[in-house]
Order: sequence, then C-alpha cells, then structure tokens
Amino acid sequence: MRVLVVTAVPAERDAVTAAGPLPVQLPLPGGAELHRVHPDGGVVFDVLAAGVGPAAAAAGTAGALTAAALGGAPYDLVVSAGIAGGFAPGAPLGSLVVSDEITAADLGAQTPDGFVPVTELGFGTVAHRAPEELVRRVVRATGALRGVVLTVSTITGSAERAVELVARHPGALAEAMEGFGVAEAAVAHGVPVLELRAVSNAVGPRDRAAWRIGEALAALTDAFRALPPALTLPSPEVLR
Ligand SMILES: O=C(O)c1cccc(C(=O)CC[C@H]2O[C@@H](n3cnc4c(=O)[nH]cnc43)[C@H](O)[C@@H]2O)c1
Repeated sequence: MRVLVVTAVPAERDAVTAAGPLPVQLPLPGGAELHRVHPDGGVVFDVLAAGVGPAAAAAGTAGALTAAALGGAPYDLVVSAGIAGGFAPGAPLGSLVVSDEITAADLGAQTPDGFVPVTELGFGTVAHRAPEELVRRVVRATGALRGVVLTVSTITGSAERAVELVARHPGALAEAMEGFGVAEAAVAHGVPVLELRAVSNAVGPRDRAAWRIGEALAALTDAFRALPPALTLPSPEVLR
C-alpha cells in the first residue's frame, strides 16, 4: 500500500515520519524531496512538505503523483495531514480530526447577500468526499473525530467569522489551508484522498500564546503510528 502524505511544513512532515523507522530522502523533479518510511503492514508513507496554502499543496501533490505514475509506481492513497484550528466545542486542542468531506470554504464570490460558492456561480466544485469505509477504519484505528475539515486561504481571526463558517458548514470540526488543494490534485489523478488533522489552536481571535503546536504534532505522530492497520485493505472496494 503506497501512500502519499502531504503536509505544509517540514515540522509536520517530521511528525509523520516519526511514526516509522528512520526515513529515506528521495528527490523529486524541481528540487522537492520525499521522506519515505515503512511503518509496518506493507504500508509505505512518502511524505512531502509542499508548502502553506491550497495552491502550494495542489502543486506539490500533483508533482509527486505525476512522478510516481511516470515511474510506474502510482500511489494508492493521498493523505493531507498536519495541524489545524478546531471549532469549539467539537474539536478541542490536541484532538484528531478525519475529514469525511474536504471542503473549500472561501472559493466563490462576495455578494450583497453574502458569500456565494463557485458551485452556485455555475462552475467548479467545493468539496471532495473521502472513501466512507476508509474514514470508518481510520476513526476505529486512531480515535479521530469524524467531520468536515474546511480549507481556507485566509486564516480565521475573529469569533464572528468562526460563527459564520460553522453556520454555513454545520459539520465543520476544523479549519486548515491545504486539504482542498491536495484533494483537487488527487482527484485529477484518480487517487482516493483523506485529510487527517491534529488540533493546535481554536479557530477564532488570534491568541498565539494559547497554541499547542507541540501537542498537536505529537498527536499527529500517534495517529500515523496507529494508521497502518486501517490501510491494510482486504479489497480495493474500501478505497472507493
Ligand atoms: O498568526 C496567527 O494568528 C495564526 C493563526 C492560525 C494559524 C496560523 C498559521 O500560520 C498556521 C498555518 C498552518 O497551520 C495550519 N493551521 C493551523 N491552525 C490553523 C487555523 O486556525 N486556521 C487555518 N490553518 C491553520 C494550516 O493548514 C497552515 O499550514 C497563524
């Protein structure tokens, strides 16, 4: 089972690879590098720190998927992973969230009647679902909370904005900046996609003193230690 894991920054990448033995570094065209670990159960994690935001995430994911396909060893699954803001009270600090619907929250237009997503403008898409059976297995294997992880290009900085997002997405548990970009690249390559986030802060007014990035990174390592049995699939149907 070959899994491409895409994070934003090297600290998140290193938290993922800490789940396995010492990583091997593999170059990608363009200068990026994959960190490869073999945790167990025949699973291989190739971990890429693609950069912050949906555009960098999509570009990095597409490059890694293309390189693998051209090399004759395509990936079976793509996972967008990292830290995230949690929507209180559903996703407390240090909790793990697996997204059953990876959703772009600010892809659309501002109008006098409020925000209108591109789907209501007549084009594009704003959400990609993760394979249902896989989400269930990940919840069982890692204890993750199941819900929507929103992708934003602008980090929420007020309680009012947080309330607006949850009103529009009642199932939202977390907010991050890369999942939808990773998902767009995965879907373009016909590869199933999952998003797995550890909550480092509360979505809302900036309070960096309240951040718990270290705890969130440790939770990410624990999640990827627990993940392989959920990915050892008896049949490809689980990925559909
Ligand atoms: O400077 C701030 O107040 C601030 C508040 C929240 C997040 C940031 C970041 O620079 C984090 C960006 C990075 O981490 C992910 N992340 C973590 N928490 C959040 C969040 O509350 N909203 C959106 N993204 C978040 C994100 O995926 C990025 O990779 C700064």
